[in-house]
Amino acid sequence: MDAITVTNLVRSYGTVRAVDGVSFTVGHGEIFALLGPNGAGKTTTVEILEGFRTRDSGEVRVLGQDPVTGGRGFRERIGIVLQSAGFEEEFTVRELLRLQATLYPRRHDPDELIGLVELVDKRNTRVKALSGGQRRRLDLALGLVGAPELLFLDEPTTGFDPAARHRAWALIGRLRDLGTTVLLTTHYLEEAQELADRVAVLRSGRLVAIGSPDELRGDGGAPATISFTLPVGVDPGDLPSLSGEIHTGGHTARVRTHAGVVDLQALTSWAVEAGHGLDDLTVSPPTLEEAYLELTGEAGHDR
Ligand SMILES: Nc1ncnc2c1ncn2[C@@H]1O[C@H](COP(=O)(O)OP(=O)(O)OP(=O)(O)O)[C@@H](O)[C@H]1O
Repeated sequence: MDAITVTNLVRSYGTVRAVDGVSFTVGHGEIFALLGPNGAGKTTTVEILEGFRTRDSGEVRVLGQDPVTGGRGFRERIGIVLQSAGFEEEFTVRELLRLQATLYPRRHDPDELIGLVELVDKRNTRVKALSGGQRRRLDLALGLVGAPELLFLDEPTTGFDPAARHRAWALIGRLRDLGTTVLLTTHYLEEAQELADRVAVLRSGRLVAIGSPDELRGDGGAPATISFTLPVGVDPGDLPSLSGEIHTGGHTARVRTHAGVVDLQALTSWAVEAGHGLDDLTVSPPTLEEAYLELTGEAGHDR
């Protein structure tokens, strides 16, 4: 049985259908990312799965239970890492983790967790004296202390510097080895690409795509990019007509195209006939970010 099963989930607030008939499953041990623009319905969906919000209709099973009626037994099996947990500021890192651990029948060793989130140097520091990034790592350790079978991670690296983000990714990746299922929400496409086995994209309460990051890059309908160095003495206006848009910056030309093979052939035929080389020629598939922007209807907004 899957760790999470959602079937035709609906939740409205007044006239707003925040979640509008969403269905998906998450397998045991999978890292699953929920993506979507602000207001797409991610938080509503996740909070229904956590048992914090009710649904209007649809079926939800989390670790085989309905979160609404799961009760304490259910809560002990899930871990939740909030964006800013309101916890006791006067405790030290170690005290707080040890205290939290007593709430769970199953638990990870607090000292091992302190090592896992790289807070060994800060274990005797009071929570109120931690930096934002250190606090987020403590949040993660607190989410893990009950040895959850399923961990909910809400934007786990928001506010991290790039090095801390990469360390956090390595850490979250290691949860896979513990067999923990992870449901992640994030606005960082690179994060989803790096961590997630599968991603689901929500838009206005509906699921518009689901699959592995690579599947979404391929199926999302986003354009590929052909890039090359403009031959010496050639203006952009001299290039053959192509189905994709041509952008030039400095000596580099980029063609964003939905007809990569056709445009590539037109370009190379033109170059051979005119006796030009096409230095640094590359053809790149869309990134997950480009596929995402296409799927959410946001492509081209800021170009
Ligand atoms: N308690 C509430 N009362 C009324 N409307 C709500 C409430 N919570 C969410 N909404 C509305 O439901 C829709 C979905 O919101 P939700 O918070 O689930 O989106 P989200 O994808 O998590 O957004 P974000 O990325 O900004 O966190 C939005 O239109 C939002 O305004």
